[in-house]
Amino acid sequence: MSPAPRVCHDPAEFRTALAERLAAAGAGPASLGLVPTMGALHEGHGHLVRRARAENDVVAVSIFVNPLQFGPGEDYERYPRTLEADLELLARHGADLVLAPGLEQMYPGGEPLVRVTAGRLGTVLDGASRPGHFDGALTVVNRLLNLTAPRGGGAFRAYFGEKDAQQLLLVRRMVADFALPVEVRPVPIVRDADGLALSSRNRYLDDDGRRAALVLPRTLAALAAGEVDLPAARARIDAEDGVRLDYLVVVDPATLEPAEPGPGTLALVAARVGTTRLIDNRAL
Ligand SMILES: Nc1ncnc2c1ncn2[C@@H]1O[C@H](COP(=O)(O)OP(=O)(O)OP(=O)(O)O)[C@@H](O)[C@H]1O
Ligand SMILES: CC(C)(CO)[C@@H](O)C(=O)[O-]
Ligand code: BAL
Repeated sequence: MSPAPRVCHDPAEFRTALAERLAAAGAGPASLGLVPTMGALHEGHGHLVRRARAENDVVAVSIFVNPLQFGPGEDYERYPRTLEADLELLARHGADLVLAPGLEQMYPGGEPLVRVTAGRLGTVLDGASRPGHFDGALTVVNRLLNLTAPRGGGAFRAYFGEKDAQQLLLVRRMVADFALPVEVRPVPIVRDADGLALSSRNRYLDDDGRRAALVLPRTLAALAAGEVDLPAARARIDAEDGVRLDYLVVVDPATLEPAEPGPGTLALVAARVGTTRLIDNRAL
């Protein structure tokens, strides 16, 4: 196990610690890999950290439950906050630094007045079900990238999971549209042995919910194998006890426009299992 990562709650303290680590990393400008998270970490996050570890001199992880991306009635208050266990996982996967700001440390002037607008891609699919979600997520990602960017000229890479495919697409667009000096690196979905995509919100599920949720990866697999068409796939999810389908679509991954299922397309699903909203996706 690597040593425990250094934890900073204050972004200014984090920047000082980061500059020291980068300077100590060796000759020439050192590279930084950043993994933004909301905590309640699992092995999916672990994979992002390992990728960052393999590709960079210094690895930083941010842990912040961002109120801007939660809608009224969503789970902001009850979102799991498990810093101690998170730090153990991060030590196992070799993170160097953790930025874990409180609300005031992240937004010292109160909630930001000027925000990122995700545009058309932010109003479909998850954006339609969670209005304002992607504006809030991009606003905090933009802020995190600016707070953590290495100043010494070394490479800066940020790691995002393909589980949140729409978020990944939008982060890529923001980085391109704002010419942000960071390279976005996608990481494939990590699944449990039974196929369920790892997610912090899986811990809300009871045993029945956990079993019912398997209809999502299984239906995506059946769709990818051509065993069912889209209407039959939707019906299969709808028929599962305790599961309420939000959407199941096949899209062009670059535009999120509906597409005929086939090579190069992506199937995206969102559903409520009891009160827990889960998402998943699979390339066809
Ligand atoms: N199973 C997974 N495989 C790959 N990446 C993942 C997985 N789960 C989360 N990530 C990625 O980790 C990063 C942080 O995500 P987050 O902290 O929201 O975790 P989460 O498990 O997706 O939580 P939630 O249940 O709230 O959606 C995101 O880039 C997300 O895509
Ligand atoms: C990217 C992110 C950390 C921004 O709050 C969050 O949306 C997440 O965990 O995917
Ligand atoms: N994993 C994306 C963050 C969210 O659901 O708010």
